[in-house]
Amino acid sequence: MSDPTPPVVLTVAGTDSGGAAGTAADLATISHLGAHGACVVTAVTAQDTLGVRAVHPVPVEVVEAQLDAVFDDLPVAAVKTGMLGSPEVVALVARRVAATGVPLVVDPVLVATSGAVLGGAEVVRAYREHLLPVATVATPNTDEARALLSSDDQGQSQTRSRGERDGTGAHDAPELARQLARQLSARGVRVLVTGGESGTDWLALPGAEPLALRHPSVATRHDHGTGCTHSSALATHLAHGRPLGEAAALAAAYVAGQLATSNRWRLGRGRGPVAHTLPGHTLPTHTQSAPQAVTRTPHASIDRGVHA
Ligand SMILES: Nc1ncnc2c1ncn2[C@@H]1O[C@H](COP(=O)(O)OP(=O)(O)O)[C@@H](O)[C@H]1O
Ligand SMILES: Cc1ncc(COP(=O)(O)O)c(N)n1
Repeated sequence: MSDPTPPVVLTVAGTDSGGAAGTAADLATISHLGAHGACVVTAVTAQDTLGVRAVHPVPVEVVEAQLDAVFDDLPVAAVKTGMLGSPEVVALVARRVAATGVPLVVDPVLVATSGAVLGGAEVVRAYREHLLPVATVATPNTDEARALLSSDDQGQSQTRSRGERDGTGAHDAPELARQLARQLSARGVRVLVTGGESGTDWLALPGAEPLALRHPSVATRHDHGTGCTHSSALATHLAHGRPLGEAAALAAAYVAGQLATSNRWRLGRGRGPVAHTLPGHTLPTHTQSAPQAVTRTPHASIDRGVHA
């Protein structure tokens, strides 16, 4: 009989008291996708569906003690990072995770869906210097990608809440994400620039053209925590041994399917949480905007096969 022990996925992230983003999203996703979630907390946030009220950073020594506790005892198969909050924590996590050699998914959390800044200019610099170079893949949205590319380190001030993003209109969003993916990969970053409701993410590896990863788009206000959910799903599929391209396609399909489920919820006065553990939906086309229940089989496509 095969070993029933699940792989261990470690999330290094902040908490969300509303249970939508951060460690809440990560642990629910990891467990739903068949792994055991370990959890290193970097910050406590007072947060709801409307916004972030307060942030309490965890001291770097306590973050390190949590990393020690996990790595000393558990056979971690993949790591994902979310909100890290300070340059010291970014550098620490880069050093410790790189030493293990396990797959590392970096979600460079700089701004919340609500628009709150969760990482300043020094955090952006630390990502560039320490964490991006050792990431198996980084998963910025377009705002975060712009901040990471910005030479004046004012990138985080360019970020806007989801409703205000880009100003390019929905039709330009995939092209913007493609260009950002290409620019980051030209700097040596293995990157998946997520396109939000545009329905297209771009996977770009250094030396190769970006690849479009298309999935159904769901028109919803229940999208708080999509980035956390997506990067946790990606890390979990990597922990199960799937190649990067396949893991990315499965992660995107999972998020779209779960968004179609939570789209029917009415939780909170702002942007509600993604459904993490309830059965999700498969959406039959790549362009539809309303949820239709069908099956739980993932459904997303990559323009060309990626076996990275
Ligand atoms: N409305 C949506 N419909 C379908 N997929 C979505 C939607 N919003 C986000 N996603 C997907 O969720 C994942 C996380 O992306 P994104 O929302 O851009 O991250 P973030 O929360 O960091 O802004 C990506 O695969 C993205 O394409
Ligand atoms: C603790 C924590 N981590 C990450 C996010 C980003 O998630 P979102 O972009 O959906 O607001 C957040 N709001 N809070």
